[in-house]
Amino acid sequence: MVSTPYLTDAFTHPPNYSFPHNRLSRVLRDPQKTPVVLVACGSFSPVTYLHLRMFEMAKDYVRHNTDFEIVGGYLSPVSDMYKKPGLLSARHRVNMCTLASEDSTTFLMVDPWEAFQSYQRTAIVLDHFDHEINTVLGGVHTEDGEHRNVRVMLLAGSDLISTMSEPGVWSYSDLEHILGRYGTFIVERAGSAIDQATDSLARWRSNIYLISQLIQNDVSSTKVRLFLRRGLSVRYLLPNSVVDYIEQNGLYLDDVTSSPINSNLEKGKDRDVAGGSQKKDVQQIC
Ligand SMILES: Nc1ncnc2c1ncn2[C@@H]1O[C@H](COP(=O)(O)OP(=O)(O)OP(=O)(O)O)[C@@H](O)[C@H]1O
Ligand SMILES: O=C(O)c1ccc[n+]([C@@H]2O[C@H](COP(=O)([O-])O)[C@@H](O)[C@H]2O)c1
Repeated sequence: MVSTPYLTDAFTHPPNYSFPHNRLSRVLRDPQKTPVVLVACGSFSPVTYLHLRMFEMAKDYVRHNTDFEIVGGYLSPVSDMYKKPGLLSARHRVNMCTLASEDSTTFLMVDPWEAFQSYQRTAIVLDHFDHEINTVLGGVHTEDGEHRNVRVMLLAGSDLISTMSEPGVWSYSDLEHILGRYGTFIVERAGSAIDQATDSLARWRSNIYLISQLIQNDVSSTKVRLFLRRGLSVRYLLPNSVVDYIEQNGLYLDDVTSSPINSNLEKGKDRDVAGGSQKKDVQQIC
């Protein structure tokens, strides 16, 4: 693995923060395997079943194709400072992710570290997980008591990964850090070709794992927000507990728009939506 100039133990924590690890398995079942924690970064405005499915797809992929053993998974909602259109307050996004994770697989947790502070780049977010899991908690151990460091890896859709080839969105040193040091599982997303998404990332090929979607499902938070604004049902697109929370709090009834923190960050995303199948679908809904 490439050494890192980033890793620091001087992370800024939001007030009253403690790292959630209640569902982190501290014992490696198979000592031959490498323990891995999956981290999904994003807006989650709101979290959908597709976000949860990503972890299930990764779990199947890991079991059948790799020498990893998943010991935990995290949703890491981005800070309000990301200022992406449609981004609801961190409080609501974290609450919805928490409800969704409680409803789901036993290894999924929500880390509010990113959400309740200034915008943190993904490279720094992965360093934070590495620090909390390997330095503070001391990693995991085998049934024989042997210590093992946990490998932190980014779990993302191919649309997010394709922004890594867009000039000016990610810095080269951050890509080197994220893909060289940590690595990623990429879930195929309708409208964003998985091969194209990784073409220019070939130098990190050995750390990139591509997961095909065998059942196509292109639910997106954007479409869910549009449905809600139009008074259409979103039940069975997201967990019932999240639908109830949205209804009880009257969320997404207004068109929330805000100017982006960094036009390049948004450019990658906008281009992707405008260029992919999502735009057509969204126009049909309108
Ligand atoms: N349908 C999907 N298929 C594959 N990956 C997905 C899908 N929906 C979301 N993801 C992935 O989940 C992560 C977090 O996504 P994010 O919160 O931006 O959701 P989104 O549906 O893309 O949101 P929005 O519609 O607001 O842009 C990203 O890595 C994204 O690629
Ligand atoms: O670290 C970066 O340079 C960087 C550049 C572009 C996007 N990201 C992260 O990618 C995620 C994008 O989420 P979204 O909802 O815009 O798909 C979010 O967590 C951002 O912090 C991170």
